[in-house]
Amino acid sequence: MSGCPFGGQEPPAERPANGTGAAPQAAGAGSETAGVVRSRLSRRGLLGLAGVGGAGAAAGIAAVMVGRGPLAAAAAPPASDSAVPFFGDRQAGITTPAQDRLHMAAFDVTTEDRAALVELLKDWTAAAEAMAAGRPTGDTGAVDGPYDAPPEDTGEALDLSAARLTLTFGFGATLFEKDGKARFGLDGRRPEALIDLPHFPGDALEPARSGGDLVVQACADDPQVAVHAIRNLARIAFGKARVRWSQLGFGRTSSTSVAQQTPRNLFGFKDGTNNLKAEDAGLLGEHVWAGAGGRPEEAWMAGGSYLVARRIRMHIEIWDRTSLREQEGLIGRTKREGAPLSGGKEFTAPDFHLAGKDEEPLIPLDSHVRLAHADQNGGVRMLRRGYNYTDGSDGLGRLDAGLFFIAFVKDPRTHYVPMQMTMAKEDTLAVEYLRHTGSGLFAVPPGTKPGGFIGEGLFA
Ligand SMILES: C=CC1=C(C)c2cc3[nH]c(cc4nc(cc5[nH]c(cc1n2)c(C)c5CCC(=O)O)C(CCC(=O)O)=C4C)c(C)c3C=C
Ligand SMILES: [Fe+2]
Repeated sequence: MSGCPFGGQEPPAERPANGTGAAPQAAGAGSETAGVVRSRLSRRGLLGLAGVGGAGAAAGIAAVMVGRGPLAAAAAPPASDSAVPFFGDRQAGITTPAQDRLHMAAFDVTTEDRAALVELLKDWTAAAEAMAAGRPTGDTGAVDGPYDAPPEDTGEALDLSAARLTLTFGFGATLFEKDGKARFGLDGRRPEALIDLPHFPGDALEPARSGGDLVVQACADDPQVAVHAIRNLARIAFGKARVRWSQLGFGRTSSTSVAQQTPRNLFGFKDGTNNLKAEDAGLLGEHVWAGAGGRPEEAWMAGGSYLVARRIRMHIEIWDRTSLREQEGLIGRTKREGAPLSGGKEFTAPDFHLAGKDEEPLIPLDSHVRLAHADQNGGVRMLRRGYNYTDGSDGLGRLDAGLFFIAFVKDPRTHYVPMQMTMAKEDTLAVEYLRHTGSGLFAVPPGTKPGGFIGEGLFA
């Protein structure tokens, strides 16, 4: 390719083709797992090239020529750079192989104007698409705007790769109605599955860590990329929505693809072994993807999912004084390998009937995996996508640490509430070592197509 700025290689799929910032859809973009695009360009490289041959050529080239800031010298892009397409039939960040880092934020919408809410969702769509592709937000980004105005992008992701950033958006029940009053003309559009979660025994929920009209789950392999994304979405929302709560997660506690190694939670056990995986298309249809509901008013959710978020503090100091025998009995799996206590290896199916010499089942009746297993829950499964967190310490010498539990389910009434209720009552792990301090349930609409906006079907 003569004069090709990519040195004869194919340009990356997310490269702006026309200077408008509109990214062509990558091959397989409708499929989140297949859609991971290996990019050869960092944000820095993309910015340096954005002006070349496009409508913004003059400004872009001028910026390079005068050497305004470090963008002037587009460096050779890191080979590990990767981007997950934002557009697709389903939202990214559900079956996408779980990234290492999380920043999730719930927002309260502060305007009551429907048009302003739609405008926010459109602005978020544009920004999310750009950031997922490794570009800064806005037309002028962090350093190419007017010198005497605040930059459109905050800038801390300049020079960083896209880091497989995914942004997954959801709507809380309070977006539809609050204090008995319908909002935004959305009367009747609240899906029946978007329930108010019941109080579970032992819940110690803090209002400031619970609920929210909107939620954004930002996952990336680089924490700064995830934080940059939430920060810029919050900034764009100024005057229309404000952050109600947010949560950082520093390590994934699940695998969502068979290609991933099972990570460990803060109890030191492998977590995610028997999770639903992206490769289980049939099971995802059965347990994760929402249908059109019973009424035409909720058909906008077809192909979406429901996100359950629970901030679960783990009493790790007590756990750390518990014997290995006791720990394994509470989980129902071995700590070293993650194998079921009935024998075998990590992925061997547990045998809940097999008894030991004392005639007691090898996997205790009150163990976590027994109570969470589909066999004990009417065949129900979920796609877990949680993260380890630490939020400092509590002044009593204990770390405020735990698991930020995230699950995507087809219907929380059947796929979450009964299991959580059983655990809250019978799971010794939950009763003695866990404390739920935050909670949220959100309707996650299907994916967005180029030219559309997040949750468009709800406002149609
Ligand atoms: C209501 C759903 C669940 C909550 C809340 C939950 C919290 C929680 N779990 C662990 C540790 C492990 N969980 C494991 C398996 C597992 N957990 C759930 C559901 C909830 N967990 C399910 C559906 C399953 C799969 C059960 C099965 O089919 O076998 C495991 C074992 C490894 C694995 O399969 O992932 C561990 C370990 C903690 C620490 C925790 C709250 C802090
Ligand atoms: Fe669990």
